[in-house]
Amino acid sequence: MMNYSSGPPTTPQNHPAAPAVHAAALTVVRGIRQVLRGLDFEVPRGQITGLLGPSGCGKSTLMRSIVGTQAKVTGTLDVLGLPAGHAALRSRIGYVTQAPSVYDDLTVRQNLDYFAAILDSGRAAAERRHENVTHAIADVDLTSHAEALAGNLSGGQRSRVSLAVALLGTPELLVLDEPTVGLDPVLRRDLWQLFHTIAADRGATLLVSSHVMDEAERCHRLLLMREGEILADDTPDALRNQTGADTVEAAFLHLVDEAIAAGNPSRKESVR
Ligand SMILES: Nc1ncnc2c1ncn2[C@@H]1O[C@H](COP(=O)(O)OP(=O)(O)OP(=O)(O)O)[C@@H](O)[C@H]1O
Repeated sequence: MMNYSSGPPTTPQNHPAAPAVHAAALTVVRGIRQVLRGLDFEVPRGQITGLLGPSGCGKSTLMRSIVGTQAKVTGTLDVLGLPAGHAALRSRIGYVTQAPSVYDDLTVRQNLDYFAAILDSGRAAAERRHENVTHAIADVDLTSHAEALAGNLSGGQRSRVSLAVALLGTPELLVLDEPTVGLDPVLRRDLWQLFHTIAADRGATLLVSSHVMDEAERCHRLLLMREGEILADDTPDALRNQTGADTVEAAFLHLVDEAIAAGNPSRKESVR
């Protein structure tokens, strides 16, 4: 069939409507172990996708692959239309690791000023940096603590400083590795509300990992992982309907049992 459209050819990857993440036959080896085993999935733009599964199933490894910090990645992994790890992606992705990466001897504002200066350097950008920092601090609801030393903050507040750093530069894709771990239920709820605001107001894509299954209910879509494989890739509603379960946790356990019956693996993980 002839194609009469003008302009440069668009591939599925560089088209603006391309998914935020596209993986095909994605495999990662760590040490002597194959930690990710031929994953095929897509993460749609503008939504919150939860990456859920038991401890050690490969969530952090997948996130590191997406942000381009993981070695020994093979297969296809495109992020925002470019190969994962491409230099042009650095300013387009915000990444928060499991351990909050903040300097205890700096205030909240000084922490953000430091990272803002790395992202957007030079005197000419000083005013823009100041605005971006003030905005990011407000986004995570820490304005009243802006001049407090990070070392004097609670665990939840420190997590929010890390998130504020990731929000600098208004990234299109936010990759958050277990951002609610160790937080009390109120802070967890507030943080999830913030994730939804970020997705709705900015059109940002969020990929959020957790091993707490009740957080799955708060996501638009879910990637359920187990032993380096994707067990399910769907909406929470679809997963519940498909398995006849009341909760995503029950749906996940149902799918694990099905996988065990089909493949008879040697052990069965617990889902916390
Ligand atoms: N440096 C390493 N060398 C070899 N294996 C590793 C290394 N780092 C991690 N692994 C293994 O890779 C697997 C996946 O680890 P990963 O940290 O991605 O899991 P996770 O799902 O994020 O776990 P958690 O929820 O506990 O953070 C684990 O079985 C782990 O033991």
